[in-house]
Amino acid sequence: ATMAEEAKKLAAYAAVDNHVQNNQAVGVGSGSTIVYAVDRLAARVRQEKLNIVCVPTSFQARQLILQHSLALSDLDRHPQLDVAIDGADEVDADLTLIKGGGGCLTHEKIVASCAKHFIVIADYSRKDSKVLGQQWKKGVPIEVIPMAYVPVCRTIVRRFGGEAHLRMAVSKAGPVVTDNSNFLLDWKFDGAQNWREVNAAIKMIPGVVDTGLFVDMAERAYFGMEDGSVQVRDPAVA
Ligand SMILES: O=C[C@H](O)[C@H](O)[C@H](O)COP(=O)(O)O
Repeated sequence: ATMAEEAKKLAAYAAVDNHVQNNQAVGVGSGSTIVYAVDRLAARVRQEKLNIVCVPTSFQARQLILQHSLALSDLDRHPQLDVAIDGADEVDADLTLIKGGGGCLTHEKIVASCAKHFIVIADYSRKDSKVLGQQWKKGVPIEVIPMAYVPVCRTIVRRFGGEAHLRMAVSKAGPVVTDNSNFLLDWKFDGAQNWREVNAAIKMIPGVVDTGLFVDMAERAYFGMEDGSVQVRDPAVA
């Protein structure tokens, strides 16, 4: 495996080992890093005969849970989760996150909001930043109702600057369609922002479903490092 893949695995294993216990309901995030967390969950369930249920944050997460024969649940049956573990596209010094690079931000945010503890896993490369946008250059993903994408784009750029573009699919003609049958905008912002305010303001624009900004949600981040260690970040105490 490449260094970055090894680092994803280190972070994922540390999070599962430190935060998952018997008799828990666990939120399972999306992306390439979470794959290692589900591997570890499945191994621990087998070895330690853990009794846990998993609530997915995406179609991909649901597939991972089923492929590993873990107990699949949902927020109807488990509206309170003990812990949710998820990846991120970028993490700043306050543990504000950009998520949704893989298109799954809305379900991820709902699941994270239902968890007592929300734990982020990432590798050292391009994700561990002082401020958002330092390394992640694709902008903030925003899920929108399809018929509103043009007015939402214009409103965001008028009020907050930068550029916003409809995310286009790669192996299909036309736009990316989310798990909720919506579209995605990627807002490339200029410079520093007050993320709490910007997130709230964008959410209030009619047609916006949710944003990939996760403010005051993550309790801890694990970064797998190049040297094989795992770095832990907790939010600075205000
Ligand atoms: O939409 C995707 C999710 O927010 C992912 O958690 C995020 O993109 C990180 O994914 P990865 O672990 O593949 O970098």
